[in-house]
Amino acid sequence: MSVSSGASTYMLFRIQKEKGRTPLSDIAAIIEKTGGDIVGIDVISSDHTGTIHDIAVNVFDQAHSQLISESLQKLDGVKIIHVSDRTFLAHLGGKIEIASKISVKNRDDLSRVYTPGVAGICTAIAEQPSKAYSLTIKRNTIAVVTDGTAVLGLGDIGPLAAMPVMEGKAMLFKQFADVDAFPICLDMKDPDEMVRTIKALAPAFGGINLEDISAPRCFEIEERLKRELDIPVFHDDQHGTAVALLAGLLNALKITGKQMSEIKVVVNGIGAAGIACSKMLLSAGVKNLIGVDRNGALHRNAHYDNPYWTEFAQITNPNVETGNLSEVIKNADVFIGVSAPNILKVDDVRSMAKDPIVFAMANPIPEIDPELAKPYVKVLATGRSDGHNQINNVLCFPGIFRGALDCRASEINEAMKLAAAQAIASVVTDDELSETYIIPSVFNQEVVKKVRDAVIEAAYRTGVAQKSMRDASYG
Ligand SMILES: NC(=O)C1=CN([C@@H]2O[C@H](COP(=O)(O)OP(=O)(O)OC[C@H]3O[C@@H](n4cnc5c(N)ncnc54)[C@H](O)[C@@H]3O)[C@@H](O)[C@H]2O)C=CC1
Ligand SMILES: CC(=O)C(=O)O
Ligand SMILES: [Mg+2]
Repeated sequence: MSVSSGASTYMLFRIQKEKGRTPLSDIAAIIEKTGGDIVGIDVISSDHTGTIHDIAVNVFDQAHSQLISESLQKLDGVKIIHVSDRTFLAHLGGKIEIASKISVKNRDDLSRVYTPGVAGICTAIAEQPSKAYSLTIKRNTIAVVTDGTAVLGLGDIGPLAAMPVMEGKAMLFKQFADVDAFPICLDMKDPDEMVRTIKALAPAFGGINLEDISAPRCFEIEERLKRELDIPVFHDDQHGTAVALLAGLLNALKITGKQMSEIKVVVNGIGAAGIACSKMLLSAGVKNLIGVDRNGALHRNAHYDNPYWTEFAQITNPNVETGNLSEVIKNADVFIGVSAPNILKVDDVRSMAKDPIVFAMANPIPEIDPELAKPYVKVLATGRSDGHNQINNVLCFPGIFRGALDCRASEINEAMKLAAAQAIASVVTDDELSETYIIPSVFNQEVVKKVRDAVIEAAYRTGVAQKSMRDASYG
């Protein structure tokens, strides 16, 4: 399973063809001869020396694409400039844009949306800051903020390389929940500087979605921002993941007939997602939960420099089990992976209790190849979009922020997260529930609706909603 696998068999070959050498018909014939299906040929540019063409070809897989490239390279006067797949093409020029709600056609329009008209609006907000919610984009706009230090499972690849993920999150906010979100990739790592910077950016936004910030820095950054800002701050990799995970587990346990309080759960990867998922499971009633990281199981008799691990070890692993993943996974009912690719072995799965549940959620490559795990598990889920049972925070963040914005919640609290998890789980009815359908698709329109309503209800119940119920179109 490769990082780019599973997206498409459509490839675009950009080639430079020198004038008077191999004719285009021969180039097409070579592609067809390898089994490539040409679906389009475009001329990109042409001059007295030759022509640049884009040739769109349906291929079987990467190896087939490579074969076509090698065949083309052998042709006289033909040079391959680059080969792109559909995933790369979808990213050309980025994935989102800003659009105006009003068109400015004449001076009259201009003087209303810009100076001098806009000055009166600015003054109104200066006199009464809450008017920013009705007169600017603040009420519907979220900052998706990263420093690029824990991007998916790719690690610290930096803020620039993190952009495609943040644009993707922004896109999903808009598509699924009509929330306007903007990617902000900060070139800094110091938590103090990050807190200061995010606070300085906050006036333009109705909420802050922290993304892919490495642990343990992410905990301090989120805690401080929550304390110091009056808008919701939500670290997606912690809480969005935990919400989606709990939703999946609530339904998976219905299939295996086991109770939260009785199961043994092993969480592999005690970083941002792992700590939040564990805490959510503990508050949902799990008693025997063991966290495992690179050096094996975390337990209360060990010393950790990381204070979050010290706290974690105190509240988990009641039987003080020690050893590596293969040792502590024996007789576990549930494996939760939020760590690294391919670290769970088939023998580990086989050593689990009857009807094991395996949620291998590392992205883009899960802890175990689903094909290897399938014969030995009762319920299997991954974080990926190309298989069944996708447990991914995209099930949570659009709806939870939709709800928080609609009732103008000052924070996203535990009750709102629990309500979101139950709402996601409830989308799958008992009649529909099966091993391969424990969690609704992100495309199921019920998800955002149910999460929004449940989150708003919990926000009013816990006193963090700042809008009247009527204005929030709720209740
Ligand atoms: N499906 C989903 O919705 C989500 C999946 N994830 C995935 O979970 C993984 C972790 O993400 P974060 O918690 O944000 O990163 P993080 O960097 O905060 O934590 C990762 C943890 O995994 C540990 N780890 C790495 N290799 C390990 C190994 N071989 N064995 C045991 N532990 C190991 C690290 O030491 C670290 O403590 C990533 O692959 C990410 O893509 C994260 C958030 C959401
Ligand atoms: C899904 C997500 O947020 C992650 O893998 O980091
Ligand atoms: Mg993430």
